[in-house]
Amino acid sequence: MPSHSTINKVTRPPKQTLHFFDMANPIIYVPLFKKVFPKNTYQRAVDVTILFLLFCLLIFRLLSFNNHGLAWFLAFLCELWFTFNWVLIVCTRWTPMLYKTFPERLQQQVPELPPVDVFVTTADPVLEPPILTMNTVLSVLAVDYPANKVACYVSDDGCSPIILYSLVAASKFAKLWVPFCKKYNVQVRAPFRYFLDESKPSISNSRDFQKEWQNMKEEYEQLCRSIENAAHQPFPIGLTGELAIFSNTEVRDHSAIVKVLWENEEGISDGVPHVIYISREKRPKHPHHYKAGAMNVLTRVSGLMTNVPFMLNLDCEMFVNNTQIIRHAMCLMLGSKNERDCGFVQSPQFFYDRPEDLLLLHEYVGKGIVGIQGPFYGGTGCFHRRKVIYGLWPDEVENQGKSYDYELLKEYGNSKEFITSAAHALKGNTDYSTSNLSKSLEAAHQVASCSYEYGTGWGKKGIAHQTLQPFWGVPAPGGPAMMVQQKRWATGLLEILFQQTQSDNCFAMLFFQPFASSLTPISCPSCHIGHASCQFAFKISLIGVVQEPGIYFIIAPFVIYNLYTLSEFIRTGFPVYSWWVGQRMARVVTVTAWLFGVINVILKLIGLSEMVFEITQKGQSTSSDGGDDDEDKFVFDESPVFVSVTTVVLVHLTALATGFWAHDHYQ
Ligand SMILES: O=c1ccn([C@@H]2O[C@H](COP(=O)(O)OP(=O)(O)O[C@H]3O[C@H](CO)[C@@H](O)[C@H](O)[C@H]3O)[C@@H](O)[C@H]2O)c(=O)[nH]1
Ligand SMILES: [Mn+2]
Repeated sequence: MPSHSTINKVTRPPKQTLHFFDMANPIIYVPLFKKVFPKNTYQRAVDVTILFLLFCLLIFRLLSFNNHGLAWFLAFLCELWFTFNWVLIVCTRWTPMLYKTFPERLQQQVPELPPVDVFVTTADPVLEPPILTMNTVLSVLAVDYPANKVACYVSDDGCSPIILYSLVAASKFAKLWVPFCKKYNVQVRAPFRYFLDESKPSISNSRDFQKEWQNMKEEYEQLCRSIENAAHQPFPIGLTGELAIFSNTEVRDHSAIVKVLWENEEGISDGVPHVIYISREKRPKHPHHYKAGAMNVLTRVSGLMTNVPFMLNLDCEMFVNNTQIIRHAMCLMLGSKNERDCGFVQSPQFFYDRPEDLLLLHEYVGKGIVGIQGPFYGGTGCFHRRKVIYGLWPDEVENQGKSYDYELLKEYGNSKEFITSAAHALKGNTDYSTSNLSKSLEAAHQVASCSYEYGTGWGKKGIAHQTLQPFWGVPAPGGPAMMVQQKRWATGLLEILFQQTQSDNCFAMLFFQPFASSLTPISCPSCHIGHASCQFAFKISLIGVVQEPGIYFIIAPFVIYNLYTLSEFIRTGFPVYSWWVGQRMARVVTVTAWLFGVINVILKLIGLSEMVFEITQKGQSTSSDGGDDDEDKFVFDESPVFVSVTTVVLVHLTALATGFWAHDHYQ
């Protein structure tokens, strides 16, 4: 197999021109991707108009200070902050960009596709139903890429026998599922999704297909049942055979478990990729760093076993929705002029039952951010270069073949095997074709131990991982669960903002999350709350100011903004109702979850609290009958997260009421 560096030499087009004809090797080189800049004149005009009106409002406030005093001044401060936020948004949205990839050209230009290690993380078999994780795993195993170029590593932070049991069963099912998907070119390769859809064969389908489809459906239902039954088994009584290893484990107190569940030993390209189960060591006194800790262990274990140049990380509920995804990512990774131009490839994250949630975010600021500095790092659905994760600086990335000082490599920890593998990866060596997974099991246990990172560079000197945290995810099922998720996102963004100064501190600085998005969690709640309390404390309600001409500077941006977002929703094909829901959710989320996120970060900064990763509960959506309708409803309950939003609503109502009252009195 040619080494990765050779692939690059052969296939990389010369720097000046992208089209040329090599006489010795007559392949026509065409770019593997192109940048597309969607036109946004209309959007720019609207954005600038709103900005202009906001400035007018500020000037109006300034000019009429004398008549109104302190209340006016506070309102002015809130609006100033709001305008600042809007300036950031306008800048972010100014030049949107998209990458268009050409996977069909890949085969021709890169005859030997590079291998990819895929990581799936799960942490709690109750909040994250095992069948959901298995669907993600199956969608990875069946991905449209040579099976000998893919390995699937599942990290189980819940140390749960049911996950291992399910994984064994799913690997068996994969031997039927993968060939079926490839034979009939199935589009959605997560079986629960496939069997939900209109995949039901019709008369026009071949007899063979009809039979195999029925058979496959039964096999899948059998898999679901066996996982379901296993979940109801009274562990640890049922801990026999493979599962005996769990008889002495507790979720937060156990030694490392690494098991190769399936090895594609002969390297068959249309077989089933490797499946490896990992549950890293945990001890009550050792901090485990949540998902980031799991990702570090995955990185090291895969470094020992397969050590391939690219890695893809997925949350347990992020199944592969586009079977060509690895090819798309490789177009960007291999098609860039320099390796340093592309350290990671992030696919946008959508939820299948509520696509509008994130699709809009993607439409709204996502593309703009791509245009400024490359995409957001989303924490899932992201392809990485292994050597970048190992802390290689952009300037060093091109240093193929450089040898590394053994002493320097000590910051990778004290596993000799791992240091050797890291040196290989950093050099761009690619002898991964002859992998024998089981032979590295002992070393794998060592690097999965909880004390391995002590005194090393892991998590510090640019060696992996971040604390923050198209694939389709299972959305959090509304209500409080979604608030937990939103709070964590807000916290994560803010943490990055505060980390950016510590330049050699991990990921954030490599992928420079934009300032604008980091600030949103602060600015939105403060604006809403600030305005509401001004209205209340000083009884300036809308009614009170109606006589003033300045009121138009408040009403106009509000109306324009809402009409514009509404038209965007309609243009993108969403119903008007979803716009209404979206607008309401935006208010609720900003004054609840984001506010709590901000408080969280402040408490952490002043050292009063530790950051905890609260896992989002995943919707079940596994039955073909569509599930419970109530699951879609957003539930307000007694949880403290809703106190702030309720307060703001009451303050607003009171302000309005007193406003009316005062108005009546002046008549
Ligand atoms: O101790 C832990 C905690 C979590 N996880 C895994 O981390 C992933 C993300 O957690 P989840 O609760 O699903 O968070 P989401 O809100 O869905 O995640 C979004 O936000 C996170 C950051 O807040 C990112 O890491 C995720 O990739 C992104 O999808 C899941 O696979 C978990 O199993 C672990 O492996 N170990
Ligand atoms: Mn998730």
